[in-house]
Amino acid sequence: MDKLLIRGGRQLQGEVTISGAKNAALPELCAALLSAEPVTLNNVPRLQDVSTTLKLLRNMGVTAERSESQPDQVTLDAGKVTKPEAPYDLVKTMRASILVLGPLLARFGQATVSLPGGCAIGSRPVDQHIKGMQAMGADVKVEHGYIIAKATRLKGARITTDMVTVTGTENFLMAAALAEGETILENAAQEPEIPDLAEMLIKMGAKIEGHGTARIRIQGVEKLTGLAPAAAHEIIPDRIETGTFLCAVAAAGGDVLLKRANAGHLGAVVDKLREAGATIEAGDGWIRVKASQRPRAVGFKTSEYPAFPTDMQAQFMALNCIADGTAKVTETIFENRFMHVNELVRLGAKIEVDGHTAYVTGVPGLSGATVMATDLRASASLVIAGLVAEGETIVDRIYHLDRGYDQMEAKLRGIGADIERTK
Ligand SMILES: CC(=O)N[C@H]1[C@@H](OP(=O)(O)OP(=O)(O)OC[C@H]2O[C@@H](n3ccc(=O)[nH]c3=O)[C@H](O)[C@@H]2O)O[C@H](CO)[C@@H](O)[C@@H]1O
Ligand SMILES: C=C(OP(=O)(O)O)C(=O)O
Repeated sequence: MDKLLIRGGRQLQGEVTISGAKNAALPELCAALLSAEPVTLNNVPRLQDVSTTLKLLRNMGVTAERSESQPDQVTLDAGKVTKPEAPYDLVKTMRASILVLGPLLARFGQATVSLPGGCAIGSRPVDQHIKGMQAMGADVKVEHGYIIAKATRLKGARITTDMVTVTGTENFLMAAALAEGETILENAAQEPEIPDLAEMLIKMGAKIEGHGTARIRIQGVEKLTGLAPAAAHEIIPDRIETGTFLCAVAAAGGDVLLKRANAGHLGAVVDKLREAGATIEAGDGWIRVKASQRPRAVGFKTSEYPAFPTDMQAQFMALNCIADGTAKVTETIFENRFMHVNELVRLGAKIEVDGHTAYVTGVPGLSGATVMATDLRASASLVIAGLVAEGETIVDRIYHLDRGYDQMEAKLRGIGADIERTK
């Protein structure tokens, strides 16, 4: 099993190019199922969840190829889907596989999708996805671990979810694009990945208004067209990868330019990093971060966009571990997203957890040790802690990290980190 070996204590200097957003790429790859014509996406990140999604789509009969001359370009052709199914073996490692439900049901009138497997950060039910499809007229039952859904043609509906759900909103958007009549999504998620998906669907002929707000209106159309390479949809930069590098520099010190990054999607994180003492400048497509002194501890509470993202909680906590002062960190989205705490403590951090709140008292330095990654962003927080810890840190089980980061260790090496992959 791959591990990362990090020798901490080096400042980070230079330039990093941010990849396309995992959480935009996954629904957008699934959106190719909505058209019988080829769909091309640009800025597709090279990470495990994308490979798993391509495998899942190919298993249904979709052809999916990365361009040889432009490796961040993927063209998918869902003209001959033979099996509108997502089997357990292919979905167990990736919860986002639920994103095939809406498109399959909308275009083929049937979908058999394994319930996603359990997840370290919380139970993550998909009841809202199912209720939404039922509201659109689908007959849905859950049997033997599978969601089995059928509909002659989905019908537009008003869907108000019990909570804000990102992939739920994406599934409804894709389903409603081909439904008969109008769908109104109330309490819709506003994360930047939602308007990005909506823009892609609009380029394919969908009629959508209000994306990026809590109320989205979709007028269903008979069919969607493809996207030729010349009209390819460009996936937005990964705001969580961006935030992870910003935290790494704020913790380790240094001066790094992030290229192909969008500071506009990271307002809450940038504000907190400035409070912590980092200098951050940003322009069109770039962010520069400088840090030269011990950070100040900064508290925060995760919440839906545009508030502080849960997917940045662990990485910012790693920064607080070496900061001056005590920070109160509250997680409101997932019930079990403090799995990194015990591992950070193994590196010398002082953290006390009380329910959904962690109190992090900064220490002047961490000391390297072997630690285990428990989920994707927990892994990233351990890497950040390893970059500042004295001596060697080994991060085990980095398959979690590979699920959602595009060549993280190579990018960190490129800005001066002493980090390597070992067996
Ligand atoms: C692929 C992708 O985009 N993943 C992101 C997406 O996950 P995901 O879309 O799975 O997260 P949701 O926004 O749906 O979850 C928010 C909360 O609602 C609950 N819930 C959700 C749906 C449902 O049917 N029933 C239910 O109870 C969840 O358990 C959670 O407590 O948004 C999360 C919250 O920003 C991010 O951490 C993930 O990185
Ligand atoms: C939790 C995450 O992803 P997923 O929803 O795919 O598990 C994440 O990206 O941090």
